[in-house]
Amino acid sequence: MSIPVDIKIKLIQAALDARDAAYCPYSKFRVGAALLSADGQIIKGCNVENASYGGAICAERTAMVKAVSDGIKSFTALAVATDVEAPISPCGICRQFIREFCKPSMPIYMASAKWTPKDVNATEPLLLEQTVGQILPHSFGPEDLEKVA
Ligand SMILES: O=c1ccn([C@H]2C[C@H](O)[C@@H](CO)O2)c(=O)[nH]1
Ligand SMILES: [Zn+2]
Repeated sequence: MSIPVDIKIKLIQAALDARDAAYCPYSKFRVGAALLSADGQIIKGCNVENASYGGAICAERTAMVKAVSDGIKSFTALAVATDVEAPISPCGICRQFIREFCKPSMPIYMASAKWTPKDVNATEPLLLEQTVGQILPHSFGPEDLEKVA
C-alpha cells in the first residue's frame, strides 16, 4: 500500500520539524524522525545525547519508543531528516529496532535538509526512499525465535 502524497509531505515535514527538539550538545548533529502509524498518527522523535556519550539515543528510536510506550505498534512509513544536504540513513541499531515493528516492505523516506514539499517525488540527492528490507537485508526478527526445533 503506497502512502498518499499529502501524507508523505506531512511526514517528511514532521521529521524536519522534529530536528528542532534535538538534544545534541556533543555531536551538534541534529536528527529528526517521524513515524506514520497504521491509524494515521504522526509520532515525532529527535536524538537525545548524554554526557556519557554511549547513552545517546537516535531520533528513530526515540520516535519508536514514544509510539510503542503509547500503545502504537503498527506503522506504515518513517521519515528521517538531518541538517546534512545528502540523505542520511538510520544507523545499524535503529535498523534492527525498526525491523522489530515494521514490515520489510515499509518505506523509509530520508530527506535532505534542502527538501521542500515540491520535492515530494524527488529522488537523491533531495530524497532517498528505501524499504526496511532494502536497508536491512537478510535480517533477524521476532519470527526467527519461533523456529527452534
Ligand atoms: O540515523 C541516525 C544517525 C545518527 N543519529 C544521532 C546519534 C547521535 O546523537 C548523533 C551523531 O551520531 O546523531 C540519529 O539520531 N540517527
Ligand atoms: Zn540510530
